[in-house]
Amino acid sequence: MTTPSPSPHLQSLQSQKVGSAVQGAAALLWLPQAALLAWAVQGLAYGRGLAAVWWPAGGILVLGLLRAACEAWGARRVFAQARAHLSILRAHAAAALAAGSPLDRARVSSGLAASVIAEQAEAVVPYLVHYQPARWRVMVVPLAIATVVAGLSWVAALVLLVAAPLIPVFMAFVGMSAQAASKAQMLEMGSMNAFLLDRLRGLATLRALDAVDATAQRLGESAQSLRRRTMAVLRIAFLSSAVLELFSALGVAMVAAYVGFHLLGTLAFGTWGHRLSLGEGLFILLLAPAFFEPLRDIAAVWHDRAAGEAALNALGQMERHGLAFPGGHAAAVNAEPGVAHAHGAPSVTMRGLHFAHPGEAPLFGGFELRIAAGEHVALLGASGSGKSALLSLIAGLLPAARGEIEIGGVPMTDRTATALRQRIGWMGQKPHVFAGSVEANVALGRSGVGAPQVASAVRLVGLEAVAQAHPGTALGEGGVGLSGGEAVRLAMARIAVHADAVLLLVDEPTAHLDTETAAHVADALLALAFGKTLIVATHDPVLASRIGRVVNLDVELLERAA
Ligand SMILES: Nc1ncnc2c1ncn2[C@@H]1O[C@H](COP(=O)(O)OP(=O)(O)OP(=O)(O)O)[C@@H](O)[C@H]1O
Repeated sequence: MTTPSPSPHLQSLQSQKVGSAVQGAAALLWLPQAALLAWAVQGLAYGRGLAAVWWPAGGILVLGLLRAACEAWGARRVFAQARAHLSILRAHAAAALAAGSPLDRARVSSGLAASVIAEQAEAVVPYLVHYQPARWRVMVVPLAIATVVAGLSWVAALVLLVAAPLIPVFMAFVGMSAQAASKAQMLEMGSMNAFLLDRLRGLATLRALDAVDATAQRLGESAQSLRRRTMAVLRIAFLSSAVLELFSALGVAMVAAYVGFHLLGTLAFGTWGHRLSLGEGLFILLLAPAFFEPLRDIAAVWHDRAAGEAALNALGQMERHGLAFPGGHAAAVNAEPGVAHAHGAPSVTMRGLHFAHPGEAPLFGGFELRIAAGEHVALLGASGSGKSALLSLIAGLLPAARGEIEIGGVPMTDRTATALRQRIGWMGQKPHVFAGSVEANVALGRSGVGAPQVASAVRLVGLEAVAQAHPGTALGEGGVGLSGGEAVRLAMARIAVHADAVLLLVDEPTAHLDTETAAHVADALLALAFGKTLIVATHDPVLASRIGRVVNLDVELLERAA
């Protein structure tokens, strides 16, 4: 995965500003339109007939078209840039997730990550599309209108300016609780998704152990809590709009009352010494609602702002998690391309290796092991002695605290890990089978792996007799449709198609298999490992007896401790 450079990120924000500014400028066109309208009405009132209307009507029409064009152009541009910006944010979050060790226990749960990146992130678009242009308008339009109105009547301008600040003050007050409410709503949505995904994956266990009702009840409670939080967000959204409507209606009414009484001669002050004409009074009246309109717009999109900022926060959180592992950052990819071109089975050397899972007791404290090129080694040891951890360290899927791991004489570092991993075939203890066909599961979309390679790998591991392995047959999620032994053989076929894999790291390939199937799997593994370096973690004495060298981790670790 490539990390997008910051320049498109900045570019999209820049274009966003241009689009918002054009929309803001379009709103200002109401000033000349209102002036023309007031002029036309004054002309009619003073008996100039239809002749007084044609020119202003034409002007209003032209300005109206210009305004619509500016708004449409600005809106299109802002929308396109918002979507581009969202893609960049998603790519950053996904890259950050990919940079964390896949074996990190504290990794963000898949459900939460999917909810934030796929669903919650969408709230960024309305935020950028509606809130940002509204923010521009609110900064420019009321000030421009107040200045123009002040030129005609300082009293009318004063009324507008007194009513206006009450609105941002109140909005800031509402905004704090709106953001907190949106954040709580998104958290609830994320944790409900995470819970749902996890339980759906374990449905067979829940069903078999009669725990479906309890899970459904917990899900129901979670849905109720989400409903309450959504209602809280909506309540705040409605409250903020209602308050704004009230203030702006009061402001417009006061301006209208003043202008009306001024034209009648009752309130003769506030106009720099001259009486307002009918046209001027009407002009002020037409501008008063437009003064409050951007403020009302911003209230309408206040909820978008709260939801958008909460989504940005949630996306930011994705970037903060993760136990870094060698070469996990996209920037490290192929930093040392020469490593990838090395050929032949590599040696593996571990020197002074220290490792502990975060927050746990050390598993290795100065571990040493040398494996010759092409050697086959069985790792034995009690359950929990760290066999899987050692394989993951060699594969560079976990970071060593100290010490060195060398593969074919190349130390595993951030710069070399990606290239070294290309020479490794890794099969974990619980291979994940994706929903889809066996072919797709074996090929995993890797380049250079076509149908012929998959077919010969399937034959090598003895899966060709399995009906589900036939072309066009789909497996369910998590490998539903395959037996445990078949799933292990499928995982082995993934290594078999990996032509460059010259170091095979295999974790308990024969666990839970009957003697006959275990013998088949062992045959396939040894055939696959011919001419390659092989390290197998196992509890199976039969398999261990077929491997050239046995390393007992318990003994090794005890000797080092002594
Ligand atoms: N991702 C993880 N995060 C934290 N601790 C872990 C993690 N995986 C395993 N552990 C712990 O690390 C220790 C070593 O686990 P590991 O799986 O390497 O042992 P193992 O020798 O392969 O065991 P087994 O033979 O049962 O497969 C165990 O105590 C285990 O609880």
